[in-house]
Amino acid sequence: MNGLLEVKNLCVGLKEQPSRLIVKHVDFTLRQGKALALVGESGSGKTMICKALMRLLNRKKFEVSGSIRYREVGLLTLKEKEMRSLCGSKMAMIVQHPMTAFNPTIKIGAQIIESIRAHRKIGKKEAYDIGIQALEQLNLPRCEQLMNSYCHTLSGGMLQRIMIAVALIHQPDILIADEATTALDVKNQSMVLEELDYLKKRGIALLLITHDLGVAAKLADDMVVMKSGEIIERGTVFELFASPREAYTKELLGARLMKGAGL
Ligand SMILES: Nc1ncnc2c1ncn2[C@@H]1O[C@H](COP(=O)(O)OP(=O)(O)OP(=O)(O)O)[C@@H](O)[C@H]1O
Ligand code: NI
Repeated sequence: MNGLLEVKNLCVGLKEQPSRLIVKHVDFTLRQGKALALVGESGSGKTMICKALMRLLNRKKFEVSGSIRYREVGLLTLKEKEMRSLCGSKMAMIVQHPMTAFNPTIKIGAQIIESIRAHRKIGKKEAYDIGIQALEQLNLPRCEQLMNSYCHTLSGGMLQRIMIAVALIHQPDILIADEATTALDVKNQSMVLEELDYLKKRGIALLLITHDLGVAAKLADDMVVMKSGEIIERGTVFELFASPREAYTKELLGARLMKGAGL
């Protein structure tokens, strides 16, 4: 089966230092209804990969090469306008610090309306109603009040769930979650995990970046282990938890986590 998103030989380097690659010849495929976990120590290049996929790296500073194909469309050569319309609609990303995704000086509702209208030619009232609906779908409380709030008055968990609601408005078929549960307390973490699991069941392809191997074990089907910008091991989550080959993977997994994941 062909994947929704196929990444081949992806490299990211600094223009100033072409000899040192940050992401080195990375290959993976995202498939419908499946989650791929990207794990590895801090600085191993996970966020760089996400940013390269969403074209968030400054092209003056970074050199991105290889191929990223979404439904047979090459994204690295896609025009800026087409890429903008794809990102935020069919390909969405949620990040660790939702606070950074919102503008502190504008009410949440106005930002949601703006993001909806960036992809659909509709009036403000209609966009507002879609926004409310999106928040309600995630079972968020008092949605009208939320629309009327500024982000600094809301908790991290609430903002994270609002960000997911916004990411889902255009019914993406790929969702990239970069440490999306790391900053949350246990209750919000489990709510977000349930939401991600539900999306997977509805057919979304999930790229899950996480330090938490318990999260990977719960949600992911396949796992890729990164070290210093390279993929050093890959397999199904079951294979990697049951019989990791590389010492580094074994170290990441650790005896305690293996037990905690129930595998
Ligand atoms: N703005 C930048 N300029 C130059 N190099 C950078 C920049 N941002 C990141 N890097 C380099 O890219 C490497 C990979 O960073 P990246 O943020 O992708 O790591 P990560 O795996 O996401 O780590 P973490 O788990 O801490 O989020 C870093 O080690 C750093 O050397
Ligand atoms: Ni990161």
